[in-house]
Amino acid sequence: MLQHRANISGVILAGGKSARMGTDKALLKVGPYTLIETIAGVFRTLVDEILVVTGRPEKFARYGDKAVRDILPGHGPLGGIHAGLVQAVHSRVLVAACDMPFISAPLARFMIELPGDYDVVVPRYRGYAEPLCAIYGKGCIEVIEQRLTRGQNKITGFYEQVRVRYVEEEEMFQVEPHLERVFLNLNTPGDLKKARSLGGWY
Ligand SMILES: Nc1nc2c(ncn2[C@@H]2O[C@H](COP(=O)(O)OP(=O)(O)OP(=O)(O)O)[C@@H](O)[C@H]2O)c(=O)[nH]1
Repeated sequence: MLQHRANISGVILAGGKSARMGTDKALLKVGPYTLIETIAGVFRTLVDEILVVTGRPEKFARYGDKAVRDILPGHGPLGGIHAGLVQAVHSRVLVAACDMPFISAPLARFMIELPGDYDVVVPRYRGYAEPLCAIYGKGCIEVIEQRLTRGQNKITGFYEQVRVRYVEEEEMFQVEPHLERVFLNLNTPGDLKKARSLGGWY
């Protein structure tokens, strides 16, 4: 069945060091697929184009339509979001970290289809923004660039300068009952063990 895909690009961030995990997180398996395969599989149903933003494009090219490098390297995930936004075909990008095994297609679709004109659409769960599972518009590029060049790498740091739509828990629960694991990201071997014990992935 052909699924509706919006005019939006997908950006998978895979340029981290995985130092705490001790091995490349994107290629770890939780369930039958590696993390990057899982995220790319979900993105395929939602977006027109998938960019993997990584320091090693040759290793990751096959997981997306394109693998691209950070334009301003050494700034962490915000540098990856910036590179994805600049190099995406579409004016909006759906961003996910490569270490989120339970990313939710229904929630992402809900965010994509929200009416209104925003620069950022970001879930807020248990009082905190989830900036690595969010939508960013090209209108953010300039302000991100300014911050990165000043060494201000905190992702949510630029939110007060743009139009942000927070997606609240009560809205999210309507489309995704398993919020407690949707935003789980894996940093350590202990996190990996926990995720594997949860099971129930797609
Ligand atoms: N493109 C890009 N992605 C990054 C960069 N740093 C982190 N990421 C990605 O952002 C997400 C969150 O990264 P973290 O877990 O905070 O950092 P990490 O470097 O992967 O892991 P640690 O080395 O253990 O801190 C992951 O998907 C990373 O691959 C970067 O400099 N560039």
